[in-house]
Amino acid sequence: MSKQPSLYVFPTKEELQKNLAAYILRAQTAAIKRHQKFRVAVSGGSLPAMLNHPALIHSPAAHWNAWEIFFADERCVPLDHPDSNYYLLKKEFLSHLPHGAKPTVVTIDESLLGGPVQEIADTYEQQLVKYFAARDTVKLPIFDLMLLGCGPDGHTCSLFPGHELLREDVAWVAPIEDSPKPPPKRITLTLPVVTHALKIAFVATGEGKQEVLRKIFDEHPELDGGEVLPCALVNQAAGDKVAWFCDEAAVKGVQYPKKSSL
Ligand SMILES: O=C(O)[C@H](O)[C@@H](O)[C@H](O)[C@H](O)COP(=O)(O)O
Repeated sequence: MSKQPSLYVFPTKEELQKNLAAYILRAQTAAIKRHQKFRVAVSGGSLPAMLNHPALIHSPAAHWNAWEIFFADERCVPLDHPDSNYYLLKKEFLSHLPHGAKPTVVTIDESLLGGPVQEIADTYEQQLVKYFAARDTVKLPIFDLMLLGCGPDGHTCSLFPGHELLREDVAWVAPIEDSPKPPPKRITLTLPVVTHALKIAFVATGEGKQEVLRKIFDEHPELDGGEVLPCALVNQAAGDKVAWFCDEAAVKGVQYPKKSSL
């Protein structure tokens, strides 16, 4: 059992946010101790708003200047466009940080928008190489933490069920031009990069996630030839490095053992 992901369930959004903050700060402190940096990848969707809580933003334990923030996926739109994950993170989280907090934030290169999405992905990958290590010295970058969402279809980052990108095992960052969730043009970290992280946290709330969480935790489509969901692939590959932060509505009907505290 110890190799299984943890499924945390909290009665209120407030409790979820406080526990998520504690989990992030724990990962941060361990990372800074290890290499004086905290390298974290963040998704879009409802996740950035979940980070906006005083338990994180005003924590004396937060060392913002050691944070290096990357995007788990990003939409190919200008950085001030409402569809941009950077714009969302800035609006919901970065703009609320205390005065003087200066995390490093690694965005896509806006000057490449309008050109091939492959080039935007390759250039973002070069940024990772700059921060993590040269590609010929490491097979994969090791993020300290991934902060991810889960779509109602089981997608995470811009890795969608049944999509050929799920088989990508060379690139660190890949382009996608036919995302079923708009906008269609995006870049995404690939599955091996996601599962290689030291810690992976999913945040999934609301009854719209009930059905997909039942599939991820209680069904095993890989065993009966059914469609394997990207979030389930992360659970499977990363095991106890994975923690899910959910509310009661999202896990209604899920049989998998739940935990109520970190
Ligand atoms: O840019 C994106 O579209 C996201 O990174 C995507 O992977 C998101 O995290 C999920 O769709 C969950 O979104 P919600 O949390 O809003 O349901």
